Amino acid sequence: MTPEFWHQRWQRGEIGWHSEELNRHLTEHWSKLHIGAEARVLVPLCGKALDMLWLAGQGHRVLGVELSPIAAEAFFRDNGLTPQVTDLSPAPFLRFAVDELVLLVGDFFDLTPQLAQASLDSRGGGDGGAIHAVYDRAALIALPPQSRPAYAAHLSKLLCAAGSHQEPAESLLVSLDYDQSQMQGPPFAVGDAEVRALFAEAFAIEPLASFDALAENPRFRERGLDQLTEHVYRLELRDIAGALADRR
Ligand SMILES: C[S@@+](CC[C@H](N)C(=O)[O-])C[C@H]1O[C@@H](n2cnc3c(N)ncnc32)[C@H](O)[C@@H]1O
Repeated sequence: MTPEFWHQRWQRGEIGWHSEELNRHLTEHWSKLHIGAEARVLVPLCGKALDMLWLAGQGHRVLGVELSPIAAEAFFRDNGLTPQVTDLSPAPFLRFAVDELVLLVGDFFDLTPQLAQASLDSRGGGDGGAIHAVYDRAALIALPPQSRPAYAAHLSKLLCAAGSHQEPAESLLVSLDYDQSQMQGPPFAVGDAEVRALFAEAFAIEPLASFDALAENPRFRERGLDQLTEHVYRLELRDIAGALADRR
């Protein structure tokens, strides 16, 4: 998937993944993460997900990262918010911010731990503190197979920057599994074995739930699927110092 692919999807309004409701797995399972209300939460490949508002409502500082400026503008406009917009150049991001909610428009793979932390600072330039948690719904499964190892490594690197504090660094991951021969992604099927292959080195993996999602997604039945399962995981960074050293 090139950036152009996603830009075109937003330009044409082909955003079938977007929901006008909160994600049921987020509201049901978020409390299972061992993080405080003050935790800073990263939402990679965030689109204009309402889930970010819910996370901010829990007291979190929320950092979404999204390629499309159309998505960022729509997110704030649709929710009656007027963001302050800052060009972070030479960093390749535009920062949209309202109070505790920040969206960076740019490529997730260009995000550094330093930029993530600084972006959450209310002035946009200081030390906003480490990222404690990640919410991934339709991010991992939006990426083609060859990009997923880099995505998993990048997530752990961003969370590892939390190494200076002693709190857990965790992620709520909602993955999707189906017979990949029945439909082309995105969304791609990322089954349990692949989740473990991608994350087990850096994270302890706790499966939280599996959910038959086909009935609620008739568009996928129309595209040929006879089975569609959402898997929900809690990932906890194992050894912050060790993981950091591995990546040096
Ligand atoms: C399937 S959508 C999911 C959006 C959101 N997570 C949700 O639940 O509604 C994937 C989103 O990731 C964005 N995206 C794709 N690749 C990206 C990248 N490398 N960096 C930032 N955003 C990206 C796309 O523009 C798209 O909005």
